[in-house]
Amino acid sequence: MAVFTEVSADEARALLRALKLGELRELRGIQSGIENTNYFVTAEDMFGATEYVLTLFERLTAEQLPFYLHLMKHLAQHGIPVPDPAADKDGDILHTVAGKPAALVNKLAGGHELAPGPDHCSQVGAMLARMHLAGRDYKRHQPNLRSLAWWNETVPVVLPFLEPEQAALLRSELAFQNHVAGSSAWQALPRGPVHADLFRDNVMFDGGQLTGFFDFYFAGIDAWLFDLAVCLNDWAIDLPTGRHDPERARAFVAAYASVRPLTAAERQLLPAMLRAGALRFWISRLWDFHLPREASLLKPHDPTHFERVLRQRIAQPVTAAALG
Ligand SMILES: Nc1ncnc2c1ncn2[C@@H]1O[C@H](COP(=O)(O)OP(=O)(O)O)[C@@H](O)[C@H]1O
Ligand SMILES: N[C@@H](CCOP(=O)(O)O)C(=O)O
Repeated sequence: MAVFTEVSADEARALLRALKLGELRELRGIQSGIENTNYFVTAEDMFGATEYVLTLFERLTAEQLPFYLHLMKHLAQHGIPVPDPAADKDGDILHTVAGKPAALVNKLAGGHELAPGPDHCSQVGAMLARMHLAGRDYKRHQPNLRSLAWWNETVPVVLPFLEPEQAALLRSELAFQNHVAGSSAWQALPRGPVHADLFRDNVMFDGGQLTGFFDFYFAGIDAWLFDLAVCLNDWAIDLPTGRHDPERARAFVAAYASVRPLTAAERQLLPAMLRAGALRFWISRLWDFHLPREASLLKPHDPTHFERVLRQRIAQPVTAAALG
């Protein structure tokens, strides 16, 4: 379930009124999702009915949220299909509903494509590159909070829960990534706002056409290549085995590069960044699994999946040349 905080019809009506979005027609809790309270809201004004998503943030604070919400607004204003937070008369997009920080955004059409083919990958790849370019003049700054510094902090905390061989792999991969981060190629990587969690379940398709990216709550400033690597590790692998799927990966990268060609540093560091993307989610899944936060709403994902992906990335590096 994903209604952790009940919202009454009166509270929804008051929000719609403050945002001048018309009268409440329907308020329906969204059962999927593991982190926030989400409702579908239907409002009606003189132009007809419109569907929105109301999110009450259960974990992120009112201090952390402006970076994500304003990034979504910035991208929407630059023509990227992402949920656009509705503003009140003062221009505020972060509201309070039932005592929680909240946002109301447009509902993206369609559903997830959980078994993507090359065409889906190519649509996501091209839009990812457009999103990176559109984010170049975004003024707010918040680092990717699940990046190298967090890995260095968190690895010692999860190590005691691992078998010796897993611990050795985690230690050596972390050392490798610290080494990579000191290289001139890494310093030269182009950076900007990245989604950082653009898995299959954070993208919508309708009738085979991409309708949008959502769930920007792990976004931050980081290397664009990191975002690409996180995507390839989900969109272009065989989920049961973690094995690389060359056809989907080529479609993804070719479409990305048709909008924004990769630099020499990015081509050089693609294999290392694919390892970084796998490491990042191995660590976060280990952390959620072994150290569930008190009263946490998170349902832990299987950490061994990303251990498998990491082992594959090390044993069979995927180079930019192999992807065309
Ligand atoms: N803007 C949106 N448009 C359409 N559906 C959405 C939108 N935002 C969320 N959803 C739906 O709500 C579900 C839960 O949202 P999600 O962001 O994954 O929640 P959580 O942060 O709790 O994991 C998604 O799987 C999707 O079906
Ligand atoms: N994509 C991450 C988990 C993040 O959860 P989300 O539901 O907020 O996207 C993973 O698979 O570990």
